[in-house]
Amino acid sequence: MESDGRMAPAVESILAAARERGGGGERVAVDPRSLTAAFERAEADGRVPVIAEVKPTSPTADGERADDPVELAEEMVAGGAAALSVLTEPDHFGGSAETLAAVREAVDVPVLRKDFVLHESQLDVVESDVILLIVRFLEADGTDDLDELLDAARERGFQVLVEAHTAAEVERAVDAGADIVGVNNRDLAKLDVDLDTFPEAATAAPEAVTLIAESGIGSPDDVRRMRTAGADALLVGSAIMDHGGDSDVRENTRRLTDAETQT
Ligand SMILES: O=C(O)c1ccccc1NCC(=O)[C@H](O)[C@H](O)COP(=O)(O)O
Repeated sequence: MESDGRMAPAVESILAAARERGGGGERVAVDPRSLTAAFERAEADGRVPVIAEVKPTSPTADGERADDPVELAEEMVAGGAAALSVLTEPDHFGGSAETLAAVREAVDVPVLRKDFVLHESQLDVVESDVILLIVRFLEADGTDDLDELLDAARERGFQVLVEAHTAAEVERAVDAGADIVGVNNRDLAKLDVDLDTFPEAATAAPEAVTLIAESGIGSPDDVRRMRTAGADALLVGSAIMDHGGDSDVRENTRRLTDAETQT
């Protein structure tokens, strides 16, 4: 939060839009591709498990990447991504449910739906292999509880990535029953990125939890730092998407997935 206790204006705007967005229609039933099996396959052939994110833009991006998201996704997989994350938030990230469905159809790796889900009905927008629930945003009045949403998502077949930012939030995620926990290096109240966040918060996770380091990972050194601190996998958007640029997304992904073999 900002010093007066409020969220950054961009985040207030994201949450206001999320509160306004309705849910889907029919209840979805997912036959998911296993995320942990995808990480194991990556490890077995020497790739760092990376979830590469199709994020056309964001409140902190230096511009937009307007290339075909399906082509970007295919290039990320060709660069060794173990799984993909696709933004479906339309107002601040340029995402859509249609894009996620098209990407999932085109690739054979698990696909995470990246959005700001506050209510059960918002689970029914589109099928994905994994869905994101953010601890911090499910503590506000007027949202469903993390525990209820976790159960509701699993009943539909989703694997659930529960996102935390502090050790206390990691404990909250684990208490709710999360088995895949992400620690976001980006403070979603202030939008600052600090790569010391993951190493500090990750200590609160039991060994059995699959731990994902998220945000601000830009170089092979960053990858190695997160892995040394216990990350089973990494979630990377901006360094691969190169917003406002036109660099090779396959190469950007490969540089990170090869970080433990090309030192
Ligand atoms: O990415 C943003 O600017 C952002 C702003 C406000 C709320 C959430 C935001 N991002 C969500 C994410 O967690 C990231 O997209 C994801 O972890 C990848 O981060 P990065 O590699 O730093 O793009």
